[in-house]
Amino acid sequence: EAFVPRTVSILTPREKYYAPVKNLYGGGQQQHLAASSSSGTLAEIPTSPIPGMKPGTSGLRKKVEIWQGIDDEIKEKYYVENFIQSLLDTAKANNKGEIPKTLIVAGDGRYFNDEAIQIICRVLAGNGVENIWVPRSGIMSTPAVSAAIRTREGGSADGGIILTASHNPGGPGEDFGIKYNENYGQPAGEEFTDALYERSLEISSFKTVQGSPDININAPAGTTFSLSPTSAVTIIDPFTEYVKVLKESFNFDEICEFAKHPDFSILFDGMHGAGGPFAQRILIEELGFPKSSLMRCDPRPDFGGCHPDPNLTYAAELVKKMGLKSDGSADESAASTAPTLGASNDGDGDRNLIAGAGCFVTPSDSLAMICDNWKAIPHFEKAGGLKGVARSMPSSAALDIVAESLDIPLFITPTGWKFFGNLMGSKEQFDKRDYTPFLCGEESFGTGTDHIREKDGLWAMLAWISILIDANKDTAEGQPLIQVKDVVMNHWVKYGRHFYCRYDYEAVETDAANKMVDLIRDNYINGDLSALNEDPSGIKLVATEEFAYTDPVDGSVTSNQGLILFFRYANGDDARVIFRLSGTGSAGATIRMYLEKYEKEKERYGEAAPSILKSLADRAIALVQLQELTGRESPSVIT
Ligand SMILES: O=P(O)(O)OC[C@H]1O[C@H](O)[C@H](O)[C@@H](O)[C@@H]1O
Ligand SMILES: [Mg+2]
Repeated sequence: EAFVPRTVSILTPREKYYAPVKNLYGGGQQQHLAASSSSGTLAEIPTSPIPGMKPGTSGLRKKVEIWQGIDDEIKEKYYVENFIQSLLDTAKANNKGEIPKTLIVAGDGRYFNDEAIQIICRVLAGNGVENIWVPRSGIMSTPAVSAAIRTREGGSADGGIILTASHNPGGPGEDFGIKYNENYGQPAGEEFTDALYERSLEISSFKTVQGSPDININAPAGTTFSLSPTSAVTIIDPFTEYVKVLKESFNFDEICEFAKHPDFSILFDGMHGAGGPFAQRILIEELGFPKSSLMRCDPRPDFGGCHPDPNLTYAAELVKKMGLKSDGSADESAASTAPTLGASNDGDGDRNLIAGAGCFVTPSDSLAMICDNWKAIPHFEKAGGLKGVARSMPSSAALDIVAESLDIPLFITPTGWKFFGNLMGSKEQFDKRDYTPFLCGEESFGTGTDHIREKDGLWAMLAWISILIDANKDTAEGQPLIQVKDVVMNHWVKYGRHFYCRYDYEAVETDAANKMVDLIRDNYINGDLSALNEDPSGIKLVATEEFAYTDPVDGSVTSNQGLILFFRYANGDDARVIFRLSGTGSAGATIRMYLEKYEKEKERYGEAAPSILKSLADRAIALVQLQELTGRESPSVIT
């Protein structure tokens, strides 16, 4: 069995509130296939509200010491308990006063994962959640949780509590996070997270069980632990449902065959996150790729010290192995020996970076190319084609051109996967919004479909394998394979190229970032552009917009979703720059600047995006006084 049990992390001082906490299951070896009878006693423990528990784009992320209750400033001993109690109260209020009956609790394996699982299970049991499903080892990728919520035992889970700070680093001094997915496998919407936040400012007690032993998360799937007379934890196999949905989405037999092609090879970088074991299971065990196709696929609490975010900067190792330089351009000599296809995941396995030998595919291009090649993907093909596509607003318009030529509806949403979920349908409202099969993605390295309600890193890799299989269906034996770079170039020739890149300024002082946003609003969004001086660059600011979104399904309005500056070059070329503050950081502010320029001249397609966009970046940086206000001379990341 490929399963490797992990050691349970050391308990923090909190353990004294749960005395006696003792692992009765001794070292994770014993099997308890029947419910244990050693349940604890229900308790209600007084607490007080803790400020600042407002979830961001994707859950609540804080320094792990805050969650542990050992931070120098915020020493709240019940941080996890308060958050989970607020979450449960909100879920209960949304569910006609009924506490959820079945919940999954799983994490990406980062530092504090295992201890948080123990605490959360007790609070769930204390609140009367009957069935708590915990994956063996405690680790599950976000897409796998989504699949399990939707389909395990006929989709009977009411939701999932996912312990992740996604692509943020883990370990002492780094981030921990918790997010909630609702019963159709989708991240809870703003209405839910706002209500949770309100609740967190009111609560005066939480419910838990005391005196029950820790559950053994390394026990075999099927093992049950009773935490209270009415609540039990069942250890589940993390892979079952996810493998099933991917098998339904792709042609595994065909991929198995292609995997044997002597000129075809892949490389998957798990960045020591939760995606690794899933890559092992699917790429190696199910599809037969050699073990050498994996790197960094063993989950580690600190992600091996890396920043588990798949982009050109943080996935440097993979980028190099794929024959690429850090600006995404080809390093020709390295490219000649690179694998055919490379991909990298983030900490919780929902993001993806796609590269061919010597060819970085920007996420926005990848999305457009998957869309254009929908026939290669059985999930779309079986249903007779796509019924809807969507991208987040800061993603490039590469998708728009394809959607137009295929004549399918396109939606442009704010940043955040939850906005896509709404368009794909929930269990209750499915008939109101059938845009499925649906394809969507974001510039932030997210791609996915309605097979689940999260973005899916491995799905993107399988999609690209399928595209390559299709592209090579007429390649004769002994002929060189059509490569990723050929698919990409053909696409640009057909549709034009959207040069695209993003600058990130991480951990900027919040005040400075807000000042910059105010300046953009005052001077450009609401200002008089005709009063602007001519710039020697010849790149003229011609229009602006602050993005707001009205959900076409439920009518909800989301405002302040990015400041868009439209530019025109002297030769008439159009370009766009967007400024937006990240919603996923945990300290200070991260300024994101998204640059995009459409190019129809084939001669330029070979150039690297950052160099094509450099003068546009300089112009925008000067206009918004980024350097003056933040003191930053260069970005932390260019991708
Ligand atoms: O707010 P940002 O840091 O730009 O986050 C951007 C991304 O964060 C998470 O990954 C969400 O799941 C994505 O849907 C979102 O696009
Ligand atoms: Mg993620």
